Amino acid sequence: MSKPTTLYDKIWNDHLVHEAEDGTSLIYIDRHLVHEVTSPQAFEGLRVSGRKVRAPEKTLAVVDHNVPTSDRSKPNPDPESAEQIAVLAENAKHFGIEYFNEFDRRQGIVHVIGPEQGFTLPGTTVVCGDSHTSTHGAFGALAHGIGTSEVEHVLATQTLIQKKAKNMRVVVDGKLPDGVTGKDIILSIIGEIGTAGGTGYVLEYAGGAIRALSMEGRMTVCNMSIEGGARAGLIAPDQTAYEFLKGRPKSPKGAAWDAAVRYWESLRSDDGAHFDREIRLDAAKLPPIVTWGTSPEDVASITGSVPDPDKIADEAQRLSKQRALNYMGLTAGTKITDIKLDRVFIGSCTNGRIEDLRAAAKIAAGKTVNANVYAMIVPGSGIVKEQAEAEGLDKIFIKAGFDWREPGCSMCLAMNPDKLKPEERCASTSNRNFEGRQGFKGRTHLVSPAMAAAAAIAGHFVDIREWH
Ligand SMILES: CC(C)[C@H](C(=O)O)[C@@H](O)C(=O)O
Ligand code: SF4
Repeated sequence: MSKPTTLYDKIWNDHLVHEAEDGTSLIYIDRHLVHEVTSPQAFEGLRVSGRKVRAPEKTLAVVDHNVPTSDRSKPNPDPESAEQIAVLAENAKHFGIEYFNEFDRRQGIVHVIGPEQGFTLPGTTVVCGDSHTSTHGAFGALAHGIGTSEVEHVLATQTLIQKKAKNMRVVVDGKLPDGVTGKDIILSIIGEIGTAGGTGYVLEYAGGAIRALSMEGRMTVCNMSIEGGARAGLIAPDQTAYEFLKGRPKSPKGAAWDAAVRYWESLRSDDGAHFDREIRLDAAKLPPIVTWGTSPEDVASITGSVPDPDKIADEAQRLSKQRALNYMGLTAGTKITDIKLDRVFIGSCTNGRIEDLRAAAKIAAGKTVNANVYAMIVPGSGIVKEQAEAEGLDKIFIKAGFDWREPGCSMCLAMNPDKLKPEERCASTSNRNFEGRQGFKGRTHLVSPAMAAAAAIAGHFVDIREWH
């Protein structure tokens, strides 16, 4: 019998084109997603060297970061954004790449539309000039975020230069309590291993609590692998993944589907496969999580308080956490439930999918957004928006006083007009809480969609396990 291998090893081996003696390898890329922020120089490079896109049919472009989330029939208020959007449209046309523009009903955040279209498939290698490409690993795809020069390399050759990463398994067993979600799982993991804990590793999430997650929940977990420093995150595909993908526009059909499923069934880590590191978590013990600082590792339980950085022994660490507290305008010892909000953002490639909107709507139904809060809901894609509207979720939100917007990255990173003002405090379902991430001097607390919706209504954080 051959040596037991991990899921990562299998996908890697199936795509390896060449390996040099020092381990530098060339891997074949099956799927390339392109957005407007990291592609202009890559296309320019192709033009300068007179190259074509090697496999346009394996490339899909969409505009997401710069689009306004207000009425798009009006001119874009930001000329720089408008220019970046126009450049992508022109490049897609020139190089013969399929492109979802800002008026296309399929437009949305790149990591939402890939799976939604069945472009992302188990066992494939997926790249995008975007760090949260790890999202696609939820389907058992090896998905790497790449830089602009690599985008050019993939466009030209359909291959990527990589060194093999180490394997880490994250086992999450037990049953998640009601009100605790995939977002709380991944924030807890990052709280545990730190933002550098995954450096040099591809993480495979396993265990009963991961298996029990929907594809949306799994994507949330894999999405934030990168916040834990990892190169990618993976979950072995199973019936849940196949059901999500079946019948999607770009999924295989008929006999090709059956053959694909037979191959996908082989995509799991063998018993006895070697992992360089393994960590374990009991889902039953997890509370809803709220971040208090300026790093995703700064996690607190909803029942907890803002920690006291003065108690940290390591000086660099102490200074950095003191600075975070200062930036966030918080005092050590403040109960998390006493933190008041000015803004709420529900959306992003972490938590802007239909299940996320359903969870938020369930909390918002029949309630009213607090008078001190401006809360916005930004669906992850046009298809998510349509689905939500078909289910009447938009009406629930609008009636409660939420602002119902057009799809895009929006205030996840504030590259469009959706921004926090200095010192505004926001409960956000996104994945990054760095200084200035949602606007200059803006203060971000990362939470799950239900926690964000409840905070919008109460005006402060609340424990949704006690929501009624
Ligand atoms: C703009 C893009 C390069 C960036 C990324 O790579 O992640 C963005 O999506 C983000 O979330 O910060
Ligand atoms: S939603 Fe946020 S994290 Fe995701 S791709 Fe857009 S900017 Fe990056």
